[in-house]
Amino acid sequence: MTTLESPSRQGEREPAARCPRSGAERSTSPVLGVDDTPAFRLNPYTFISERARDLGTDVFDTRLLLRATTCMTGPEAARVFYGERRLVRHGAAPRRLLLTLFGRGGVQSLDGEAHAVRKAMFMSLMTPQERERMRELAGEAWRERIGRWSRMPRVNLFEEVSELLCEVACAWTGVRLDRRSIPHATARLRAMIEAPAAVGPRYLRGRTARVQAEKGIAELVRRVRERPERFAGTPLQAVALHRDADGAPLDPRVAAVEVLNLLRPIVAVGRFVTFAALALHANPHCHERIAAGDDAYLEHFVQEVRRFYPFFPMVAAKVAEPFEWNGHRFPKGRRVLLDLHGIDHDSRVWEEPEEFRPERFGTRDGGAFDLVPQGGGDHHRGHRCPGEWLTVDLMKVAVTALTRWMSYGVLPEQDLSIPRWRAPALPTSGFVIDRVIPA
Ligand code: HEM
Repeated sequence: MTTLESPSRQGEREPAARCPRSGAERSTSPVLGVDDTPAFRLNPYTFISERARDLGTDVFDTRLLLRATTCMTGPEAARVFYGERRLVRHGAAPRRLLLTLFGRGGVQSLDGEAHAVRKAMFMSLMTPQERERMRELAGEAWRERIGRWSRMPRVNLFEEVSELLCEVACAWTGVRLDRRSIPHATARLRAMIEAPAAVGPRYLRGRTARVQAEKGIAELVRRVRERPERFAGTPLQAVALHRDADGAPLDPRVAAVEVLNLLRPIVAVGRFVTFAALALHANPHCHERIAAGDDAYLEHFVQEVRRFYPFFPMVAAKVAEPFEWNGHRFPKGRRVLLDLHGIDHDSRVWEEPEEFRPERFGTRDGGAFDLVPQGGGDHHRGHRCPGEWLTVDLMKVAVTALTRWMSYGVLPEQDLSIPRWRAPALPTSGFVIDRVIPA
């Protein structure tokens, strides 16, 4: 596989002022009898960090969704979470996550050799050539949409960019969809993204969307296997022809789960793009600097958007072998949650973490255990997101488009607040713009 350049230049440099809170000083499992799900649902992004701060520790036990759960925060916790073979993923994710966001049998739930072989397939798609192809497709899609938006009185950026990215995702993977099917496909992928933390109709929409999408893509996988030459060189073909650690091809339904593991998160990048637009609006000096052609600052801006805004609150694993860390016992079978959002806002790592300040990336890199909006550790060996490079690339194209390829107004009467009880979060109005003029 072609070597990958790190998207965030993740040097292994030690961050300044790291002082883990000691878990040995106080009891950190005082409330195992109480189910904390209501408190957690109210504030999924800060539940762990706030409770940890109150208890004066980086690790504590609680009960979530009726299951004993150990919560961890801080970069040292990330090192343990990603560094230890004693934590596994099989059986860790709640069922509702498997039925909506992840799908069953996908790379997220694999461990050891089975995971390494499947993950290598994803990593083989993240070459400089594939990244370049993605950037070109995204650039063309943005230019075409900007022309279309200039003829519209108002544009809901989140809605439009989600469709734009769905189009790009299909073109990149080799899933051929005619343009009229894009809104429907986007709605399905969004339903999967928005369902896991939802209750009622939103949750059910996500489940139905997954069942239907897996069925359709499994059929497509069978067609690729009959005529692979028609899909030569595409990620779709790579998944369809992939052989697992046991040498067998994937069950078509599992292959569909993995194709969706490419399509769905590319559409999810639309949330980061919307947050980037919000950040440009809130920080006009950033807009000016990037518009003037400062490409180094563009990179810093994108990294700060990934660090600052709420997306994935946490990731889950399960204890395979009992161990102790920070004076805390991790019994076999225990579900463990790592506080991604809390680590990206940890004041021991990030100076004034609640300030949006792209400049911080001018003097430091995001470490493999400090900047973790898409997981931490090693991309190849662990579960860290293989799409991190593509995410940064797609965001850079989007911010370039928003600052250099178009001008627009931001509708004053709209609700740009970000409800924190909703994961994944989004500005309420979706960011509505008007008076779009191609540059
Ligand atoms: C919207 C931006 C994205 C965010 C916030 C995001 C976040 C994450 C997170 C938090 C994980 C889990 C890390 C862990 O379990 O430790 C993950 C894994 C994964 N992501 Fe992303 N991701 C994004 C974009 C992408 C893209 C663009 C792709 C592919 C095109 C992708 C494909 C995957 C896959 C396949 C995994 C599972 C990896 C494994 O289990 O080994 N993601 N992502």
